[in-house]
Order: sequence, then C-alpha cells, then structure tokens
Amino acid sequence: MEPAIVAEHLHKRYPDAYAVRDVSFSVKSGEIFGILGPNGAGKTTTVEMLEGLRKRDSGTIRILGLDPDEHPYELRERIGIQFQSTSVHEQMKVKEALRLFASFYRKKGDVDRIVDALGLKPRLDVPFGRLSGGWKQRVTLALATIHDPEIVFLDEPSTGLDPQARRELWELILKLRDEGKTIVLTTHYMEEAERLCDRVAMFHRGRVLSIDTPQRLVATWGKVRHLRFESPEADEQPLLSLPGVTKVEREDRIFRIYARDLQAASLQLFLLADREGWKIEAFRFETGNLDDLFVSLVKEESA
Ligand SMILES: Nc1ncnc2c1ncn2[C@@H]1O[C@H](COP(=O)(O)OP(=O)(O)OP(=O)(O)O)[C@@H](O)[C@H]1O
Repeated sequence: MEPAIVAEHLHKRYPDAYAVRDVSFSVKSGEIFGILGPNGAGKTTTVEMLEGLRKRDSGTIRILGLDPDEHPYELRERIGIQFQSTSVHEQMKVKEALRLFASFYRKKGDVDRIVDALGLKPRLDVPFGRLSGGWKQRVTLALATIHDPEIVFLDEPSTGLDPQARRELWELILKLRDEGKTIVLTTHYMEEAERLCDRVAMFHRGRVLSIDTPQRLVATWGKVRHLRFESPEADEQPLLSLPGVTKVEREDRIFRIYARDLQAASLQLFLLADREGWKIEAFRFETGNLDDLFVSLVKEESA
C-alpha cells in the first residue's frame, strides 16, 4: 500500500537559522506516527509544511499522493488538523462549534456520529470557554475529525491535562487509529509516544536523529541498563571504585549504577554494603526509556 505521507529532503530556512535540514520520512497508512523533540527542534515547521500551511524551501512532499502546495483544496477535505483550543470562541456552545466546523467542508460533516464517537452529549450546550482542559481537547479533536478525514494531525494533544483526562484522550486517539485513520502526533511527552505511537521520529536541531518503533528504540537502549537502589547511607566514591562500574548517579537517596557487567556489579554492591553497614532498599535492574534514549541521541549528535 502506498504510504499516507512521504517527505523527502525537506529544507526550511528562516532569516537567522535553519529550522529544518534534510528531513526525510514516510508515514504508513493507518499508523500513529510520532514526531518528538525538544523546543525549537523543527517539529511545528515540518508538520506545517506537510499540512500545506508553510512553504518549504526545497524537498518533496506527498500527502495521499498529492503535493500539499499544489492541491490545498482537495487535501483540506481529506486531512484534519487539531487546532489549539484558543482558536475556538469562548462563548460558542459545543454544538454550535461542531455545526460551524461541519459547514466548512464539501463533504457534509456528520455531527451526530462525532458526538457519539467522542462522547460529547453531556457537554453540547456548554460554552467552550467553560469546559475543563480535558473536554476542550476532546472537542478540538471532534472539530479536527468532523469531516471524517483520512489523516489527522495532532499537536501536543495532552498538554496541560491531568493523568485521568490524558488517559481518556489517549483511548480516543487509539479509537481513531482503529477506524483506519493515519495519525501524525507531535509531542514533548515520551510516555505519550510510548503509549500511542507505532513509530516515532526523533527531531533535534532541525534534523531527524532516528526513526523506529518506541519498543525497538528502547530495546536498542537496553545495552545501557543500570542498577537502581535507595540507601540513606551509601556514598558515591566507594561505589565508583567497584570493579567494572563506569558511572554512578545520585539524586538524594536514589542511586543509579552503570556497569559493563551488571550482575557482577550487583554482587560487588551488596558485599560493599555489608562491609560498610549500608541499608539497601528498592534494589532493581532498570532498562532505559525513551527519555534516556533521547538524551543519549542528543549527546551523540553534539559530540
Ligand atoms: N516564523 C519564524 N521565523 C523565524 N524563525 C522561526 C519561525 N518559526 C520557527 N522559527 C525557528 O525555527 C526553529 C524551529 O522551530 P519550530 O517551531 O519548528 O520548532 P518546534 O520543534 O515545533 O518547537 P516547539 O516545541 O517549541 O513548538 C526554532 O529555532 C524557531 O525559533
């Protein structure tokens, strides 16, 4: 099957700096593709070029086989963009916003379907400005998908939500994927990427550092596993002198030990603790997560 999105050698320069430098990736039809990276990494610029909202300097883009700069009107009907909640008028009731957005498209938006799918019935008569953050995100998701688009772009969908509202929103995003939609999701949150994305592209300083499944990225990172334990008495210096230990990190009473052979290091740790009379609590082997991976990729690039 043809990919939903193909981007090849994208470049975008602003007067004082490159925002996007030689970015290439493709998004398979029906997957949730994550775009991750710190502030200023070039995520928004890249996504807006895909959406046809920003002109690229060079490179090629195909969205559902079409160049967004040449076919903006056709693509507008086939893609959905989740706008920030600030773009909906505070006084407008939820049902009014839904009807208004449904009227923007040639293909008549099905308000009842979206109300059901996103469980909006209890809030239809509430002015947008009076909704909680979680409900606002739910409504902007409804507005982005009211015309049943094939591709949906979500920008930081769960920013500012409490854990419960975030989980509920994630379920709705997974439901969209189950309906067969392709989703491009920009996020700062590694946990969100790990939970939702089939694949992620890690952006840094306008470039793509790596593209893979979150699981494979974490598995690759598995080689830098570490030991973690808590101790009120332990001290970094003797830990660092243990054979094979390469690094010790300490945050208050939490210690992380990096070593070439973790099993040997753990044996040495307990022998040392016994000699020194340290209490060792909550001992475990830890694998890295996407956060660790990201920090390491950035370090590698800067080196
Ligand atoms: N309109 C603009 N004019 C000049 N520079 C810009 C413009 N938009 C973005 N930039 C610069 O381009 C770089 C990439 O910005 P971009 O907004 O794409 O990053 P981002 O990864 O989306 O960051 P954030 O997570 O903060 O939104 C940054 O250095 C930014 O300052």
